[in-house]
Amino acid sequence: MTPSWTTAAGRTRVGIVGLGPVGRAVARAVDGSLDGYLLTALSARRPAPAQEFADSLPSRPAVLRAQEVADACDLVIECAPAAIFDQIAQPVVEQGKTLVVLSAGALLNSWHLVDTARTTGATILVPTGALLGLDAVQAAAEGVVHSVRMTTRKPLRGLLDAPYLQDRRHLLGGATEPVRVFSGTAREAASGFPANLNVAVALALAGVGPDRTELEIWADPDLDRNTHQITVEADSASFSMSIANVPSENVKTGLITALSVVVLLRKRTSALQIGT
Ligand SMILES: NC(=O)C1=CN([C@@H]2O[C@H](COP(=O)(O)OP(=O)(O)OC[C@H]3O[C@@H](n4cnc5c(N)ncnc54)[C@H](OP(=O)(O)O)[C@@H]3O)[C@@H](O)[C@H]2O)C=CC1
Ligand SMILES: O=C([O-])CC(=O)C(=O)O
Repeated sequence: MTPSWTTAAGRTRVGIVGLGPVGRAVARAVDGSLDGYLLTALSARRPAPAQEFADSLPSRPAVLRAQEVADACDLVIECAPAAIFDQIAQPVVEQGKTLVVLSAGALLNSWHLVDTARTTGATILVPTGALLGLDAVQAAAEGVVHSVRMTTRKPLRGLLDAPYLQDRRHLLGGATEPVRVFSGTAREAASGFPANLNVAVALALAGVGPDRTELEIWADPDLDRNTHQITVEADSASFSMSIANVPSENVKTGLITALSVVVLLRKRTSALQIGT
């Protein structure tokens, strides 16, 4: 079969690695309604379900291995576990292409890729994802920011697989009330909660960095949504904002995450662009 990426004709060829709720929702949106893009390649851990999904889409993207997607595409959206971030990201950045990063925590551990991007001309985009207000945080960071604090509250089941909690199960116990399970920086949270706290790293990158962004994580048995409350004190403004995310099929991931990526893609090709 002729690979579909040979027929791009001026459109940005999009590859998506990871076909969980984020990858699938973004794939459907790119496939159906985003002018200027051609869904070209998909990748998942299990090729058979990935192929079945690819065959259900009118653009019939190829199913490739994660590290092959960069060769076939101009823009690659990483929606996969943090553990395989480098496999996906490195070839994209080395080839001077565009990388959209959902595993923002993993980017912190592979920061050399940002330096590589400066030399290859690659672009690394971190969407607002499951969060809000990164435009205001970035604007404030043009001036002096005194503090950025985030409190995340999650249902117990959204935290149970976090490495930080593996030998701290006693914190959760048979909790019937909210329990604070972590207090520290966004950098510390990124390694302790690689699949749960990408939002804290996105906030840190928008504002005062991973070592000055302070974070508390609470496990709340009564919650059914991931909620994030952010407070910023800066010389230009003080503000606080919060979001309560409706979970996707993956309880750890809010539905709004994929929509944020769709907006990012749409904005790149729009004549009228709203927000910074
Ligand atoms: N920045 C943000 O605001 C947010 C970021 N996230 C992050 O976004 C990412 C996607 O979230 P979500 O859709 O819920 O993730 P899921 O965990 O539901 O899905 C992960 C996908 O990655 C695939 N995968 C695993 N290993 C490989 C591999 N070696 N090669 C290719 N694909 C692989 C899996 O394949 P298979 O289906 O075959 O198992 C699966 O399709 C996660 O890293 C999550 O932490 C999530 C929410 C918010
Ligand atoms: O940060 C993450 O990876 C996920 C998250 O908190 C959310 O979806 O609200």
